[in-house]
Amino acid sequence: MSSAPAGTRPDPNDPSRPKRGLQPDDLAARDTIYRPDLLAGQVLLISGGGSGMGRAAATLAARLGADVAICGRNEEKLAATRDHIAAVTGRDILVQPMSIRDPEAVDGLMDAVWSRFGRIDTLVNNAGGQFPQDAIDFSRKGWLAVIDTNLNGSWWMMQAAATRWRDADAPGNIVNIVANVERGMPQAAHTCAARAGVIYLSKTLATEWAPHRIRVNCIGPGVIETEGFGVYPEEALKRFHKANPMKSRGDAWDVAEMIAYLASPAARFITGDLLVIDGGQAQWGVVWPGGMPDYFDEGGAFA
Ligand SMILES: CCCCCCCCCCC/C=C/C(=O)SCCNC(=O)CCNC(=O)[C@H](O)C(C)(C)COP(=O)(O)OP(=O)(O)OC[C@H]1O[C@@H](n2cnc3c(N)ncnc32)[C@H](O)[C@@H]1OP(=O)(O)O
Ligand SMILES: NC(=O)C1=CN([C@@H]2O[C@H](COP(=O)(O)OP(=O)(O)OC[C@H]3O[C@@H](n4cnc5c(N)ncnc54)[C@H](OP(=O)(O)O)[C@@H]3O)[C@@H](O)[C@H]2O)C=CC1
Repeated sequence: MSSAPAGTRPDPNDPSRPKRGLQPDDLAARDTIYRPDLLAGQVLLISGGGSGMGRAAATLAARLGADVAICGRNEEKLAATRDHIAAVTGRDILVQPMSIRDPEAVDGLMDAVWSRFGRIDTLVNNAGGQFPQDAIDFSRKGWLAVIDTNLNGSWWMMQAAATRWRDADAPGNIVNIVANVERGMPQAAHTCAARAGVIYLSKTLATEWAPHRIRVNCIGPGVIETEGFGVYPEEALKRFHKANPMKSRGDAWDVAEMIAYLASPAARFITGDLLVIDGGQAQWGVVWPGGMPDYFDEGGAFA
């Protein structure tokens, strides 16, 4: 396969493409290893909670007794998640349509959560994304969109949460969802740069903010099947399981349970860390989300 041609954009909403990822009913039915009141009395704010891993984390947190707030740009997706969680758990979660790229909207979100629940225990910076493209073809607007979302957006959220924790003399906990960046990310260099920034920002803040009793950790997911896969070409998706030696894909529940762990008292002594959940991808290697260029795929070994 040749590398992803510039300007080819799969339509994530194309109804002829397969539906991917866990659906709300799956999230209601999945077993969890945790006791039902693990997060009772806690408040979790989860960005990108209207789909994929964010929705799974929000549903699990509500099932474990937490008060939950979610945000995202698409009001419809947020409302559907709110209604489903209410039907499954009886809990009325807060939803706030906004973009994490807008620092004033981030302040508004934080104020809304504090005003409704009186505290935030864990901020989950899950909102984000990118598109597959050879770096040489990135438009300026495309580069800026990915950096602004994943790096700046995550930072606005962290700073806004931390200042409120400091001012209230309250402890805090941040979980940043990043990606597998150790070997670089061909065809996703923009997100690789942004996520690497978030990982090292987090390690730095974990030290700077330890006196404020704020912990900061990252989760690095490998290939986790969600509706977010719609930004990748069908041909490339057929090979995604080959990104790890387990030859499989994780699902949003795998990540949701790791988020619940980091929100729980069991993680009270963990900070500045990157927890990887990737079926061994980080030490395995080959990842070409747009399709491996012929130059590398001699003999079609990866086809
Ligand atoms: C051996 C083989 C192994 C294979 C293994 C593969 C392993 C793969 C690992 C997969 C890891 C998966 C990671 C995931 O994250 S899954 C998905 C998560 N969800 C998403 O990414 C969806 C959310 N994404 C977005 O919303 C956007 O991408 C974005 C972050 C950019 C949002 O910004 P904005 O809303 O501003 O974006 P726009 O749509 O308005 O676009 C802005 C400009 O960006 C450029 N652009 C956007 N899309 C594309 C594209 N598909 N191709 C090229 N350029 C793009 C463009 O300049 C946009 O401006 P214009 O629209 O004016 O042109
Ligand atoms: N699935 C995977 O294999 C991997 C995913 N990741 C990362 O994990 C996170 C979750 O992805 P996943 O669940 O798979 O995919 P989704 O596309 O389902 O989730 C991304 C979420 O981010 C929200 N979002 C995007 N931009 C903004 C913004 N500017 N402001 C607020 N919300 C925003 C979207 O909501 P809305 O559209 O309503 O704005 C959406 O709910 C993302 O950061 C993703 O890049 C990392 C590695 C692997």
